[in-house]
Amino acid sequence: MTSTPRAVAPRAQGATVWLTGLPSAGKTTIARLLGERLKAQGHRVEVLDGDEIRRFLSAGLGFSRADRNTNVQRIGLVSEVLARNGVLSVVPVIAPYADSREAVRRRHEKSGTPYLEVHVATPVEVCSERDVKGLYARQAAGELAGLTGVDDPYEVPENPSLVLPTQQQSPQESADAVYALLAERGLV
Ligand SMILES: Nc1ncnc2c1ncn2[C@@H]1O[C@H](COP(=O)(O)OS(=O)(=O)O)[C@@H](OP(=O)(O)O)[C@H]1O
Ligand SMILES: Nc1ncnc2c1ncn2[C@@H]1O[C@H](COP(=O)(O)OP(=O)(O)O)[C@@H](O)[C@H]1O
Repeated sequence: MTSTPRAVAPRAQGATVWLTGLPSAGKTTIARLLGERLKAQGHRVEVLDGDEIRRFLSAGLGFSRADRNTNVQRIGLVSEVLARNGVLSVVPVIAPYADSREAVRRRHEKSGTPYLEVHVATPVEVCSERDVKGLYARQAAGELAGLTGVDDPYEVPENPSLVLPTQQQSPQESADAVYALLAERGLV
């Protein structure tokens, strides 16, 4: 006797939302606000916090070009797997190199998984004023070298899905703009 396959609920559509930008640009703040809103609506959401990933998945990696690339590819893999399985995965990670970001985009394209690149485009002068973690001050004092946007490269995204000038917005306005993009793409 053959059994009838059990009906299962259709899986929600996932996506990766990658928030790229300089330290203190606002990536983490926007990711958290967006994540809270999406969760409150019942979506399956993960915020892949860069600092936490560097403590575990990317433990031991530094900030050389090669290490940043390894870090970004690992996060890209995890995010694509989550997104392919119906999770809205929000990724507040600097990802300073265009070729690294492109590799992540291609990984998503290969599996037909939506991928949105959001440039949190806060000018370096504003970021160094905010200096949430004191990195800009440490760089200026000669205690840290290779800070993204100061003495290490940040390759500005050429064709992002969205640009956020956070120096002209409240955190909530920035998060709402990302939400609006998801809505426009039919992902929420
Ligand atoms: N040299 C240097 N350059 C940039 N950032 C530095 C550096 N040293 C430490 N940090 C802190 O590490 C966080 C960046 O980690 P990411 O994983 O987002 O960076 S990367 O994509 O691998 O380049 C970054 O977090 P955010 O400030 O939230 O961006 C910094 O707090
Ligand atoms: N429109 C905005 N979007 C995000 N953060 C903002 C905005 N305006 C001001 N901020 C402030 O800038 C800081 C950004 O810090 P954070 O989110 O940790 O940056 P990053 O994760 O990019 O290093 C926070 O103190 C936040 O309140």
